[in-house]
Amino acid sequence: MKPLSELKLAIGADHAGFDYKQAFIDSLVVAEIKDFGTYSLDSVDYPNFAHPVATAVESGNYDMGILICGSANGVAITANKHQGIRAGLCWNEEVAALVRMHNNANILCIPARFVSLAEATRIANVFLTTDFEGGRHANRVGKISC
Ligand SMILES: O=C(CO)[C@H](O)[C@H](O)[C@H](O)COP(=O)(O)O
Repeated sequence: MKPLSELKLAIGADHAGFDYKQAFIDSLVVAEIKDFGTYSLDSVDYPNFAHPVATAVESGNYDMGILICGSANGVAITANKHQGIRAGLCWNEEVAALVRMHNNANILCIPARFVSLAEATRIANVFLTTDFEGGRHANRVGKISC
């Protein structure tokens, strides 16, 4: 896994996640953050932002993605339609570590209406700095695609 200083990150949110997205863009210290929107608090449809972030990660142009909506279910369901994507819904730091260590997730989905910005920031930092364990988990992850 790349160090944060070399990481290219794709990020997107709907209106429920807009504020957190902006805060992440201002605070995360990575090589590059590509903002796929939304760009205001106006009500929007989460697939319009989840699909572009998933495509950016799936293509290999970006190393990891972060998607934020109210419950994180909409963006997670959408992103996981992409073959190369393992998007995990994380509500605390332990789950964020596990989704990297056990599932090799490449997109973090954050439920902005259920975690504070401070907790969301800790979750993102854990997600972006935790390595996949491989071993027995690599076998399982290899069986996900159908
Ligand atoms: O898609 C979602 C749930 O699966 C997200 O939580 C959305 O942010 C939410 O549905 C938006 O709801 P709103 O009432 O339109 O603000």
